[in-house]
Amino acid sequence: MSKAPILSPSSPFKLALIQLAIGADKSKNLQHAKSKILEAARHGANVVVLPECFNSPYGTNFFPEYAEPLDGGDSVAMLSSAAKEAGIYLIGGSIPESRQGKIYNTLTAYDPTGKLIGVHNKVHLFDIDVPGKIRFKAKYGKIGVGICYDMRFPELATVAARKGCVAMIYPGAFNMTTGPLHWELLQRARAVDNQMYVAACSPARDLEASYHAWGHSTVVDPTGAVIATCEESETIVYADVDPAQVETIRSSIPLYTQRRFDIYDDVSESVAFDDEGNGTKK
Ligand SMILES: NC(=O)CC(=O)C(=O)O
Repeated sequence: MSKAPILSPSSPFKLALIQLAIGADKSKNLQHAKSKILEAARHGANVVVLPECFNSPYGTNFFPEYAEPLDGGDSVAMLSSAAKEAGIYLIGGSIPESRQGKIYNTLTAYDPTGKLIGVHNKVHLFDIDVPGKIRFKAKYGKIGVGICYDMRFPELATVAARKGCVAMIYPGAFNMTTGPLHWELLQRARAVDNQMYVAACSPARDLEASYHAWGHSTVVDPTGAVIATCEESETIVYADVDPAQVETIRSSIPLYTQRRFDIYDDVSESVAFDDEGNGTKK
């Protein structure tokens, strides 16, 4: 049987998901994001989240034009100064990052002094596969992050939960097909499986853009209940996050002490299946 993860010292906090309206003008996107971060802080938010690709229209075809390096880039400079000015932890959505001739979909996180404390490259993205760090430690506890499609792969959230994270936060941009089908369901699934808070922050929907984001930025509690959500327009979604709820649900339904790794197959090993469906470990 496995041991329960040791939750790091943590305290309640107010989470704000900024469902940002994003246009084609990068510098306007940066200014607008900063004003919304400051607005969320004025409303008492301690941890603020921006959506995936908050500085550019959504789509890999836009990446070459909007990409910038993390070191010395305008977006990182804005995010760092906004976190400092607002005095909040900031999960800065994601930006197209240029690095050594390649482009990554990259999330950066900052502490209230503006220091960069976490970087995550979207893991599950067609031809890009760069495992990044998926956790950072805030004074409110450990928080795990992923980007959009990463939400569909339960292992990231499970590993984060097992390492003591109280929340998993995903900047993301589902669309009008997959949004109604899976956006909320996946968040509730990750929350109930891992007994942790899960939040996903989308861009606002822009029907003039080539990609129509689903919106519906949402926060789910460790029981799997939706505690804050919205429709598709620009807005800020606020939720009170209490890490004690994570401990309460994990003590009431003690999945963490009842796991039977001694009888499960090792899921980290890959298995090849033949035509009859018989699996062989590789
Ligand atoms: N946009 C994504 O990365 C993923 C998505 O829309 C989905 O999984 O659905």
